[in-house]
Amino acid sequence: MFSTAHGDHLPSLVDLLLDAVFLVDSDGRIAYVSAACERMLGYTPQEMIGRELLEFLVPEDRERTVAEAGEVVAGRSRIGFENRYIHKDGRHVHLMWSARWSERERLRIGVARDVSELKHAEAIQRATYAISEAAHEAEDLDVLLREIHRIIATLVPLAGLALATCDRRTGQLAFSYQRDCHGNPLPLHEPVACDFCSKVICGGRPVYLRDGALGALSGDDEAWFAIPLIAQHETIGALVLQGDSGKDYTEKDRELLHYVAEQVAIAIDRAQLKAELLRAARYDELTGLPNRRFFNDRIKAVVARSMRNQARMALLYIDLDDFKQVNDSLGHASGDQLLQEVARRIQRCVRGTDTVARLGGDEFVVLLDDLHTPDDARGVADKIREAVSHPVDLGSCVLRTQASIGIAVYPDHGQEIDRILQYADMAMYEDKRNKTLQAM
Ligand SMILES: Nc1nc2c(ncn2[C@@H]2O[C@H](COP(=O)(O)OP(=O)(O)OP(=O)(O)O)[C@@H](O)[C@H]2O)c(=O)[nH]1
Repeated sequence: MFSTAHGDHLPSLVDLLLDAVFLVDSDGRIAYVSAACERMLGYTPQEMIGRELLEFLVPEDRERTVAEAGEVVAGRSRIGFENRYIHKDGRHVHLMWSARWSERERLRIGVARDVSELKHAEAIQRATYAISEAAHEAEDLDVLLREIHRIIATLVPLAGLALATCDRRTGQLAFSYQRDCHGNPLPLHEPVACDFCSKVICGGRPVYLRDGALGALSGDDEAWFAIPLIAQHETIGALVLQGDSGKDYTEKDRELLHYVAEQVAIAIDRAQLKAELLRAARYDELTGLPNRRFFNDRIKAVVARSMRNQARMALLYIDLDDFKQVNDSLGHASGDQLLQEVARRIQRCVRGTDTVARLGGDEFVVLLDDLHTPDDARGVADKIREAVSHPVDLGSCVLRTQASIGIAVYPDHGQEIDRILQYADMAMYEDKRNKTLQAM
């Protein structure tokens, strides 16, 4: 088989090769394999010789490997065919072949190179690209995490994935994603999981937990790995991975997981910033009520609905009396406190479906949807007047204030938005003027 002038030395030279040399007979049985097979597949030549090569193959790759062997046996030398074998320890090994048929020996001669590292590097490159694309495109975090879950499950052992994020204002941790490998909810023992994530977040370093305590239904041999999510130098949460029992993530797996965590942190940061911007554009910072811009959208929707349903709606225009004096005598901070308290009181006087907004300064508006009679609006206005007139405890002093309120009812006082607003505004000034006249 290896007959040359230095024939006796050739097998031992072949055993020095990093690639493995296989000789396979016409029945597909291994007639010879060089020592490199043990490094590649974990089996000694003695364990492989006499067995069918296909036995060692990943089942999904058998059909095309048989077809490829047919090409070689037909006399066509081949270079570059790739397939996967099962290592003695169970992992898959990617091999690349160059092969030809020896008619004289009636053997297939194949040289196999282990390209698993290369394949893994390619897979990671594809995954990192797919992850960064998903992080830029995903509309919401749940969609992004499902996609990331799918991508990384093909690369690292992953039974489940969870995401814990901190509320920026309260600092409270919440699990915004938790799924097993089938997409079902991951049964996490939340108090223990929160405690574990808090430690990871405070420490700013990845942590392994080899303990079943995290999963409510899990066994004791589970391994959990959590990585802090850092965006703009701030830890905003943790990514928690449920690994394979007893197996640590390799250095390469960890590199990938760190990259994933970075991308998730960027995506969360971007989503939170978007939500904050949206909030700032629509809500008043001082009172948390919808602002003028949001109110303009709401009144359009409410008037359109009332028109469609031939229903009544009312707009209440509210302005505090002599509010300027509060600022001037007690300072701006006390003025702010008063405005916040008034906002809360007005809200308590209306239904959850009604809209209370702050237009600016000491001006508030209320939209009352689906009214039966114009008197209903007057009833709510009286309730608000009464609520606002109660003393307000500012800590350093107790204040009394009053509200002037103008009412405009659709369709009774106008059918267009501008007209309704104008009517309510004029009615509010009328109310204020009457009070001033009464006081004189
Ligand atoms: N503290 C505080 N004051 C504000 C804010 N926005 C506007 N103001 C002040 O609110 C006051 C509103 O003044 P006016 O509309 O003249 O109110 P008024 O003193 O209640 O007078 P009348 O409406 O005629 O009763 C002004 O002094 C503004 O500077 C705010 O966010 N906080």
